[in-house]
Amino acid sequence: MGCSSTEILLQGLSWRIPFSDNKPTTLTFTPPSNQRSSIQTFNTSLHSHPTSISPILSSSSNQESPNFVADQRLTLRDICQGHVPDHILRRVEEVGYFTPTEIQRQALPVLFSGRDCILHAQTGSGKTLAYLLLIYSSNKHTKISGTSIDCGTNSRAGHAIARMLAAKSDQPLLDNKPCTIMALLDGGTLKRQKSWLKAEPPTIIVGTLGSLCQMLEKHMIKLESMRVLVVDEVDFMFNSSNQVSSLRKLLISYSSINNRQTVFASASIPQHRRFLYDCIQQKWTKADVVHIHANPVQPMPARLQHRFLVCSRSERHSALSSLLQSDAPQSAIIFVNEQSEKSKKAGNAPSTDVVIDVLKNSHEGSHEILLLEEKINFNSRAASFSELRQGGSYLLVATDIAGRGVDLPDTTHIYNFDLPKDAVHYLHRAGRTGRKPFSESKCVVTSIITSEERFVLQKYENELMFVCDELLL
Ligand SMILES: Nc1ncnc2c1ncn2[C@@H]1O[C@H](COP(=O)(O)OP(=O)(O)OP(=O)(O)O)[C@@H](O)[C@H]1O
Repeated sequence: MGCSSTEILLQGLSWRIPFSDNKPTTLTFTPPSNQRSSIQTFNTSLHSHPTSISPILSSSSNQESPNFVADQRLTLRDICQGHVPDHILRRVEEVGYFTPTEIQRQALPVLFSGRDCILHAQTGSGKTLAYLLLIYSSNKHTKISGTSIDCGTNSRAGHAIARMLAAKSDQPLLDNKPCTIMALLDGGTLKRQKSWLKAEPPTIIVGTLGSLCQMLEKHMIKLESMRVLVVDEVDFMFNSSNQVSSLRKLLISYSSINNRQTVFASASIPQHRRFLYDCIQQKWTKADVVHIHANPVQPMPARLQHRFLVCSRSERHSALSSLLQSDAPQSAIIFVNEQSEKSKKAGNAPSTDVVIDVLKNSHEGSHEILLLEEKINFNSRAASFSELRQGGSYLLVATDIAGRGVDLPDTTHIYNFDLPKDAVHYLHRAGRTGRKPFSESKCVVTSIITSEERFVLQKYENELMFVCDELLL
């Protein structure tokens, strides 16, 4: 029953981390010269203050501390060699990942060192691949490949990339062990999962917090068997009142296990110093947890162009149609807000359905028009995503929950049919585009707003440090 060893997934700088247990902590990293002016310095003590580990300009020497050096010229293979099995590295290259992204360059040496980590970096910056490489790295050290469980509220991107890496390499393999990935869903078929767990413990379990807790309660997975626990989109989980107590309970129980590693990932961690402090105080992580904050001064990818169009509420559908006609996007995601309880009670159709109908009746392009549903079966969702990835152009209508974490790198345009409710939601919506890490091409985020909403959007601009230009049709 359960697995003998596990990892959990719930997501060119030179590092020097003088961070020894129970001592004041400074993390030093040397950014590329074009970023130096914006870097700040912090020295903090783990036990007396909320702790932040942040970049300082020059490297300091501290012989007692481990050094994590990630040279900017290193390839992913260079960084992972000796940690990640060769067949996974070959697969990584076959998929087309050669150069590490910023967060991967910074995080991988720290992750491979066994330290708990908070991966804090822009949407689409490659956090998923970073933690998956960690998970695959420990496979070789354990008899059973280890199990990783993604307790993120959204595990789609992690699941897709994990599956891609687990696929058989084209090259002949000597050291290729089969990697199996199990998707755990809320309300999934426990019986089937139980027999699977018994017959062949998976390498990685990707699941929601609810499903993981259920498996643990029923003793179908043992906490001790989880080598790595990754909590992706951690800020969303801590913001959800019905998830937070289960997550706390899980983290506290997990912290008592030896030989385990906890990783949190998110593009947005409001009050991250407070969060870091809580991680240590509440024992959600080990005391020497490392907060890796890539690009702290630019929470959104620079190549996004932000625009807004002002119209009355009744004109929004025609405004959207005109925008789609003039932009002629290759592929786009249109975000609408969740239907309110009041609107449901009044018997109104959800806005998603209304937008879909309008598009189907008025849009003249050759796009496939699809509704991204929240509760769709995990495997059908994975299948439809891989179809979308394989080409063709699409207009996807989504709510915040349904669209969270979606990784469709060909998305060139985002439309906020409704203004998101806060800056964090704006960030996560905008981050569904611009997801080709080394591409220079511009991607566009357009918000359709009423004149009264202009000041709200301005607030998001200030908070997220971007500029939005008015568009006149
Ligand atoms: N080193 C790399 N080289 C090329 N592409 C990469 C690399 N790492 C990741 N990618 C691609 O970049 C895209 C975004 O990666 P990923 O989903 O890991 O980002 P993320 O930081 O987890 O984003 P989010 O916060 O939005 O979930 C994916 O399509 C992934 O395949």
